Amino acid sequence: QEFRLQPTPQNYTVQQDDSISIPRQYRLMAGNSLNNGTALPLLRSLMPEEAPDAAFRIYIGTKGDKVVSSYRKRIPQKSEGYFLKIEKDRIIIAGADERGTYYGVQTLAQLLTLDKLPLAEVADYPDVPYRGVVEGFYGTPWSQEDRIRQLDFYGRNKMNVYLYGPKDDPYHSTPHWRKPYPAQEAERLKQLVDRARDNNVIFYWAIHPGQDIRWNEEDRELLLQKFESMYQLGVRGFAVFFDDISGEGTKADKQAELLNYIDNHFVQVKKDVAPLVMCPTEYNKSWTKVEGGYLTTLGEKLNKDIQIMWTGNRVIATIDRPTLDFINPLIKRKAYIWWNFPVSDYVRDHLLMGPVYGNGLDIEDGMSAFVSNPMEHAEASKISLYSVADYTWNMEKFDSDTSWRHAIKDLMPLHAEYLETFAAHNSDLGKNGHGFRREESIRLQPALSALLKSYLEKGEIDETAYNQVDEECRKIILSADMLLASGNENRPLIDEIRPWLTQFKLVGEYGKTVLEMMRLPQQEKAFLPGHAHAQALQTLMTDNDARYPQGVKSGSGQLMPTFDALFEASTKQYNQRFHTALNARAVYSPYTLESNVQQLALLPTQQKGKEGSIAPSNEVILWQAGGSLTLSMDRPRVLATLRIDLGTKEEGYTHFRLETSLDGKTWRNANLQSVWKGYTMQKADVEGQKVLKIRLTNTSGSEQKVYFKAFRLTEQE
Ligand SMILES: CCCC(=O)N[C@H]1/C(=N/OC(=O)Nc2ccccc2)O[C@H](CO)[C@@H](O)[C@@H]1O
Repeated sequence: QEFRLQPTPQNYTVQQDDSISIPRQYRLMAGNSLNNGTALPLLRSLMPEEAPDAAFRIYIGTKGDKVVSSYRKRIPQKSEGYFLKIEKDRIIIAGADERGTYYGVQTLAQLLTLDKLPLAEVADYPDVPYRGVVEGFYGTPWSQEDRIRQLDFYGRNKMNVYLYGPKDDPYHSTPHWRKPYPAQEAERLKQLVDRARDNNVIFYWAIHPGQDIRWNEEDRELLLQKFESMYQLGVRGFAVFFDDISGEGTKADKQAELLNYIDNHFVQVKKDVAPLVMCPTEYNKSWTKVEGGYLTTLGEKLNKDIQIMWTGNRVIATIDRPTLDFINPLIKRKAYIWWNFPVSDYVRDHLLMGPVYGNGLDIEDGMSAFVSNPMEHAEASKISLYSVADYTWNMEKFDSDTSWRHAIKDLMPLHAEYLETFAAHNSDLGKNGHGFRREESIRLQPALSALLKSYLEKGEIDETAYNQVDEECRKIILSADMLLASGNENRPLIDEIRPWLTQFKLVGEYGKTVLEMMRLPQQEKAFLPGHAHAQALQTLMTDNDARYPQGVKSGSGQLMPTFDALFEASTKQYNQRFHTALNARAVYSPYTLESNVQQLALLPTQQKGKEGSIAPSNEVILWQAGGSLTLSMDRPRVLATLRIDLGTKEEGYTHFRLETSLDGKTWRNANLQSVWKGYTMQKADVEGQKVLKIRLTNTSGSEQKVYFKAFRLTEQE
């Protein structure tokens, strides 16, 4: 593809007929406002040879510096704005502020990758004030190396926020949020804070005290001391998260009192600290009751410059004008958007490599920030993060597909076509408790449905579609091999996605095998080897990588459903023709789930060997009175164990009844008892019972709020 600046600048003109060769030497005229900033070190790293007598000059400064005074009127009157001009004998970089000047140098860095420097003029600035990433997912936190590479990526892509809030860091949350980090962790955080500064990224450190905070003087002072210890490490951005908690910590007026105290006695006192950010307990519309007053209390009581996070109409949702028209009036400020994409901690068997789309392009004036909560796979998340940077910098010029293709090229320039093939077929989430889905295999969809339709309805092969799908299978196999063998181009990325690349190759081979089967259902001998091979590939695709107990899925949105349907159709044709009973079921799961509890109905079931489970959900389940969940077997099976965890202690389970049945008509109670004292996991006494169905019902007569953390059974050998 052609060259483009990333993110898309607000104004960019180039003299078509002319350009200059990149000067080897130049004379630097720098405003002294840049002395302890990072714009100059970056410039010097790009253009190494400074010479006081060189003819070519570079003028660089911030508004107010004499050295750029004659360009003052060209600098956009916007925070982080900059003016960049390349002329025959000089380059001018003039920023509205220090970060703007730095961004001007980042844009120059991109132009310097061209063979010749265009005579360009750029007048640029960001649409959304705060843009970046919140490391706020469940699962394995990013490594130190991941984070260093992320911060450099944010600098290049003009993102100015990194929020540190990994759920699994015990010093961020309960139990050790009151304690300073041990020396070694403190040192590593300091390294990150310094790297963030090099990249002009505000490093926000978040605290998650809500689960056990007491609304008293002591805890308040302990929290401030912890912030002070982080300030000593160089942290200049602070956040308080009250998400995913229950009890005392959820009170709006108490939260507001604490946050205002922090604002008045810490943030405003320090003067060099970014506005305080808070994550409310009610952080999406589906969980909030306006009349309950939680959000309006925050809106009224919180100091005006304290930012309030919001995920949209649901935990996982795209952001549009109605979303903002709902929340902004309630909180009396522009929402600080926490976008839960491409986070995949609730669909860990999937990678989300597709384009960023679905957010409004006309809402830049309605939000104070837009930060993405990514996958635990840092490099793989960069496809989305590149586009989030593009979207938040220049919203109306954002083009989802162009941005996606360039994001891929940015990650692996030498293998872009292969990574694009992989990413195109690994974008949907599959069924999940949040009901959030993404498009997948978009370009191949017409051929897949045409092939399937003509085969299922007329038993015929649509040759055009057949050849397109066959060609794509070839590309899939090739792409998987080329990426697995890509060596050092982007080893961290390949290390992250290797299990999915292996699976992706199997999907391609499965597709080819099924396509061959389609031509042979009338041939009694020739059909058999293909059928056997297809079954072998199905087995290989389910018994995957031990490191991913939840399994690894690839092409689950379009490719696999189509190939499975074609496998079943051709085998059924064969069985009818030759009166045989070859297995005609592609996806084999002995368990199916039915439920009238809306948030449970969509949860997928899984089977590995003798273990069966319903996928856990990260969100709180509103379980209506009388609501039930039923797990049905394909045939009666003898149970060994059954474990359930609703995230509640003993008394919580008294609201539920667990039953088993052998015929679906007569049911018998199964008692629950806690597995470990004081923990929420329970076990049922079903040892040796032959069952066809298992049912869990809310018999308390009122709605119960529970977590759905585990529902696992094992069968007897
Ligand atoms: C302001 C957003 C806070 C947020 O999204 N919190 C978590 C989050 N919360 O969603 C829930 O449904 N959380 C939850 C609610 C009640 C009980 C347990 C979990 O979902 C994301 C995707 O799974 C996680 O990565 C987040 O850490």
